[in-house]
Amino acid sequence: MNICVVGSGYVGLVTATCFAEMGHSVIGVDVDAAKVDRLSKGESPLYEPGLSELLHRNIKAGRLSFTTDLPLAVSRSLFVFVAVGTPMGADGSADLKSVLSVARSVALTMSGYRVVVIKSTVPVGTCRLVAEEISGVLDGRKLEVPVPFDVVSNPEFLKEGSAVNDFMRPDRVVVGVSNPEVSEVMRELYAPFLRNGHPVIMMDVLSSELTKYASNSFLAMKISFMNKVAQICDKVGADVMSVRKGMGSDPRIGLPFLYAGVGYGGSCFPKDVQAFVRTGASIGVDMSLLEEVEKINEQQKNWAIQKIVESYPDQTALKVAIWGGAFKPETDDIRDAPSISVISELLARKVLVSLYDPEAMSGLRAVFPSGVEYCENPYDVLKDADILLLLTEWREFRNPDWDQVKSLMKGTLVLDGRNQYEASDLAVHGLSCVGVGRGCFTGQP
Ligand SMILES: NC(=O)c1ccc[n+]([C@@H]2O[C@H](COP(=O)([O-])OP(=O)(O)OC[C@H]3O[C@@H](n4cnc5c(N)ncnc54)[C@H](O)[C@@H]3O)[C@@H](O)[C@H]2O)c1
Ligand SMILES: O=c1ccn([C@@H]2O[C@H](COP(=O)(O)OP(=O)(O)O[C@H]3O[C@H](CO)[C@@H](O)[C@H](O)[C@H]3O)[C@@H](O)[C@H]2O)c(=O)[nH]1
Repeated sequence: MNICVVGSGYVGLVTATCFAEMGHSVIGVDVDAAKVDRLSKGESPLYEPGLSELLHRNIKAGRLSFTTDLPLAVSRSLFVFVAVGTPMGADGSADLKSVLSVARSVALTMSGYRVVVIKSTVPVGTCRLVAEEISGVLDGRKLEVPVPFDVVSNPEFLKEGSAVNDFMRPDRVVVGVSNPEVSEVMRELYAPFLRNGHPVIMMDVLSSELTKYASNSFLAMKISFMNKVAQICDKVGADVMSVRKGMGSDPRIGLPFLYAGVGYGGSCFPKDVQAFVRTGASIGVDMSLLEEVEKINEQQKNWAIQKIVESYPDQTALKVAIWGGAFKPETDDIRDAPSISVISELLARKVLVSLYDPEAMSGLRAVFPSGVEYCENPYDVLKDADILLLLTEWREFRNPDWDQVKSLMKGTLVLDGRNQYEASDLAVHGLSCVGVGRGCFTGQP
């Protein structure tokens, strides 16, 4: 089938590449000419495991190309996937400017039937707005023969860092559609990705749009819940990792997404929780549950600063070495990463900061062009550091040479913001490790 995907970011690029990999003829569209230029040469502008190889292979095979020319792409495609950004607007709601602008551009150029598939994360009711926008523009064109179209909701559930795998082997595909014929075509389109037996879940458009926000908000709620449990653990001397195992082994609860840490970040949870709160508020539904989820997350981002201040009330000439700045491992993405608030606060307190991340350093350099010493490997950051702070659990930080760590550092404190280490293991090397909610007893049992 002929497909164009508008927006070539984390979602659009993975979508375009994976559809091409399944043999479809795909055109990726973006307004960013420099990005399109790089993509056309087979260079991925973002780090996502496995993506570069697929990108290369499909461009070479002639199934995948990139352009800034939306009309050209639309003229050659039956499916128009929309995967542009829906960032947080000033009031916390999703900013739909890009989605609606793409809808208008598509309507201005389409000359035959098109299926417009909204893959961007959009609030409930957006597909209806998109359909109205397209109809309005088509009416304005005063065409002799009306051009029919369908608007489909197809939210994306991929995770950064495993995006290709998630797209190629999804645990479900959600499609919101009102036309039964389109429902069948969408089923066909996704069938090759679901040989694993996982379902295409067909539903009405509003429910599909809502499914995305409900899913992300629920996952964010699990994390904030666990971070709150971790705060209690710290006060009473319990270990949140044991509590996680104990409670998560109940299949009704489940083990995933119960890791306490320095708070959730990324381009999705923070903005989607807020947008869902706005949706509720706009229709008179009390969303204080999710407001609390967000509040706990903000508190949690302050965990490292609290621990630093507890150990070093006077931070004059203090040096903190940071491992990891991306919002999670296996990505170069730093959007809303907890590292940003931690580093900002450290710099405001005139603390010396050194940092190493395998993929996110150029993004962090753009945010903190000065004040942070960027190092090329995990050990260089440690020279004369008082504290080692782990913010992102990249695999290369799992089993460091602790004797080397100890010999390079001035101090002995390791703040483990992702609960990767056992305090008893580090104690053998003369280091004292403090994790999140790991029984750092400070109150009455
Ligand atoms: N990143 C994720 O893990 C993820 C997962 C699921 C869903 N989503 C949702 O998918 C959408 C895209 O997210 P992303 O992370 O890929 O964003 P992104 O910022 O990485 O990419 C968006 C791309 O769209 C391009 N763009 C903007 N306006 C355009 C226009 N008018 N025409 C053509 N291109 C345009 C931008 O230049 C950019 O390259 C968002 O709604 C997001 O919430 C993201
Ligand atoms: O137990 C956990 C799990 C995750 N996190 C943090 O939560 C954030 C988000 O992680 P993750 O969900 O793995 O990454 P995303 O790429 O943001 O993916 C989420 O957001 C996407 C965009 O909407 C959805 O498509 C995915 O299904 C959803 O998992 C990161 O900062 C993680 O460190 C925790 O603190 N504890």
